[in-house]
Amino acid sequence: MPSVAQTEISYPRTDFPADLECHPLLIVDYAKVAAGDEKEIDTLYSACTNLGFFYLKNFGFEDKLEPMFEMGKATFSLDKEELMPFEQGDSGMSAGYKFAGSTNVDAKGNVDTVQFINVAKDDALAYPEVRQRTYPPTVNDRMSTVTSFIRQSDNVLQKLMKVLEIRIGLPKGTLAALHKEGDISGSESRVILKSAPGQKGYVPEGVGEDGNPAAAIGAHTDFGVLSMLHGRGCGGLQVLPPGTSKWQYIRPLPGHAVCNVGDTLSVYSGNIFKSNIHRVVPPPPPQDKDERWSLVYFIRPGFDNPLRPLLDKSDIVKAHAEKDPAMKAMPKDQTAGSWFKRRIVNQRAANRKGPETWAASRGTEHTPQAA
Ligand SMILES: O=C(O)CCC(=O)C(=O)O
Ligand SMILES: [Fe+2]
Repeated sequence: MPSVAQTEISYPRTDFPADLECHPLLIVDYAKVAAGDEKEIDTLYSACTNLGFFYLKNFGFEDKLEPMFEMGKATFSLDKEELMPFEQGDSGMSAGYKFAGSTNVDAKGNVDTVQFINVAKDDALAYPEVRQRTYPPTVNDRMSTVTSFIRQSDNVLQKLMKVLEIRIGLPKGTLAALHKEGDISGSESRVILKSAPGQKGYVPEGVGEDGNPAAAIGAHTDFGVLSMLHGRGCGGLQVLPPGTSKWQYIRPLPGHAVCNVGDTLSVYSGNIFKSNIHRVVPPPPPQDKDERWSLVYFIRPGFDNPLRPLLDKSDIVKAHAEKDPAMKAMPKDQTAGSWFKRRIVNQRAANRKGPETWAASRGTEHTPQAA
């Protein structure tokens, strides 16, 4: 599959600096995984059990990305009064519009500098029936574009779940059963814009705890099972490799998505699969003058499913979870929904009481919080 879709970029931008040190990622060829190539599945397994991040190529819907960015552009062009009725709010919902500055990015109380438009999978697939919420007209007018992106992204990530579950001894279909179509879940598409300096919507970063500019999206682990991220060539995504203290850039590669393991896959697997911490910082020069777009699909379990290591389904998971202090400390009564809501509520700047609110928003990067 040629990687044309991402190289034919028509909006003005500069290139990510060729000489900037970046963290290398393994490259997984989706077409080979889908064809059952065990060597390729070994590469995927290795990526998910180490850094938890990898590039994915040949995923087969490269043509669905630009129409999603176009939907984002139309949405972010609306006036604030038109967008705010569709805002996420402060009670733990992710679906909807998120204005720049609505979430905290650190314990100090700095706020993010990006806008999101998130569309829940359950809403898109049921449209015009409303499962979680309604969306701006710019989304409704393009719901077939959104639905097609969600379906194809979901299929790809479901396939990766399928080949990964076998490797950890889970019976076939265990993870799919936690992601049933029609269940209300946190699965969603997201278009992200960090406006360029001087543009409408631009918000400058605050001063971080170390005196450097604060992050545009604060350090976090993702909430769900797997995330699939597409850029338009602009850098700024960084990972903190386990056991190190130096943030490292991920190089944008045309035609390649960046995928990563999230908290719920880490927990279900007894922490065999790693949900690694990452953040977005202002793009490195010369891209600091550009607008930065990204597009993500998150696959997340149905809200009502319990969230704990799947001990009774696999001896491999059981043996691993029993050796892992964070997994042993997992509260027994939490669900995928309670985990998700707790993290979102405590990230919202309006809910901040102090550094303890930031601490309460954390995922598997520290000993997990109670639900
Ligand atoms: O925009 C990016 O590069 C990353 C976004 C991200 O980490 C997220 O939305 O969870
Ligand atoms: Fe993320």
